[in-house]
Amino acid sequence: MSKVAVLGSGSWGTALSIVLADNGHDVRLWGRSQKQAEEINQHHYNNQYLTDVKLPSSIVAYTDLEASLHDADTILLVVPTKAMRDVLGELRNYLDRPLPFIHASKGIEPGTHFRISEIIEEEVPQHLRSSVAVISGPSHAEEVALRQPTTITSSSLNPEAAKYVQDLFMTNHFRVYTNPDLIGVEIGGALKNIIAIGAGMTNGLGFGDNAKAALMTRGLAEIARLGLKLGASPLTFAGLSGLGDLIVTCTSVHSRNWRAGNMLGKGKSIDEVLNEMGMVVEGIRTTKAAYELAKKEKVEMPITNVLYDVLFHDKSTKEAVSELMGRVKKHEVEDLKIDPL
Ligand SMILES: NC(=O)c1ccc[n+]([C@@H]2O[C@H](COP(=O)([O-])OP(=O)(O)OC[C@H]3O[C@@H](n4cnc5c(N)ncnc54)[C@H](O)[C@@H]3O)[C@@H](O)[C@H]2O)c1
Ligand SMILES: O=P(O)(O)OC[C@H](O)CO
Repeated sequence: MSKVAVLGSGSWGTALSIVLADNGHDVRLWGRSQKQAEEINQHHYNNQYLTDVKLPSSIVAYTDLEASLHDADTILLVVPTKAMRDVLGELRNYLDRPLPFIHASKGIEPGTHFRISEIIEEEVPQHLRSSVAVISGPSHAEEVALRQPTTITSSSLNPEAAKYVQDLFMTNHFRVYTNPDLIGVEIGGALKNIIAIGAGMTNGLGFGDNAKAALMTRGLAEIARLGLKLGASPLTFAGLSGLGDLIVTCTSVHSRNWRAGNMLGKGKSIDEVLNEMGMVVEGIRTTKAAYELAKKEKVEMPITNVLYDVLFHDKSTKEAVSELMGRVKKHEVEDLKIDPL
């Protein structure tokens, strides 16, 4: 059994801690809130993020990062992408041995356009990390915490590390596949959040299922286009961390990205949306990163481009729709530009 330091005690860090604890692992769940840590340690609840879910007593909460890492043999990072560098910058001061790093966050960093595994590699010296892996797929914390059937993918450049992650998490309600395509898994998980904001927006504007299906399908096409340019395998985008996660995020009431888009479609401002949400909406920063990256790589991403203008340049949501619908005529399959394997 492992001793896992889970860094990030929001919805997803807490839900994954339940999976790990169910599998017999000792969990040190680190977060910044003293009040939350006391609630977890004394009453075994994290009600701010997972209402009414009793946590196993083998989950121990910490607010001291060094203490949470003390005798850990595995690190699971689940903070929002924007917090990743700060947390890694602090934690490397407390490590004196190489540990496997796993992350479960979904984002791309604006400016650098780094995937999270690349941020880990930049921030943590090689002698302090034995491997870097990601776990990603259609998985809302609210359902995982209730132990509802969930499937997910683990990926690493090191096949043994991907298998380690599979064994670490696999339970009879949490099924883990492996996939060696680290780029595709991270890109699919990050970019589906952009499309989910768009799907929510169509709902807020009063459109129905046709618009949602259109956005999901054409969204997947542009995610795959960028992914292929970056070196991903096209098959990954048909898998759990691609299509699977796109479906769940564009259709679930649990999705923060979908809900944010829905509010924008109803006419709320981005500030109002963020105030109301109180949880991370990764798709917003990722839209900026993907917009920049697509420009740099010369990849056509029309949905990402109009959403970037809505989120960062006050384009109205209605204007965004007419811009997308009024694009020049295209051939569907040629437009996908997926080269044969
Ligand atoms: N919620 C889900 O169902 C789900 C599923 C899969 C992946 N994810 C991904 O997991 C990541 C975390 O999402 P979440 O749902 O847990 O978010 P959340 O909003 O529920 O919680 C975020 C947590 O991060 C903490 N945090 C913020 N800034 C921090 C910092 N600088 N240092 C330390 N902690 C900080 C917050 O205090 C909070 O505890 C995101 O990348 C998200 O896309 C979420
Ligand atoms: O609630 P969201 O929109 O951040 O999505 C959560 C997960 O990524 C779904 O797999």
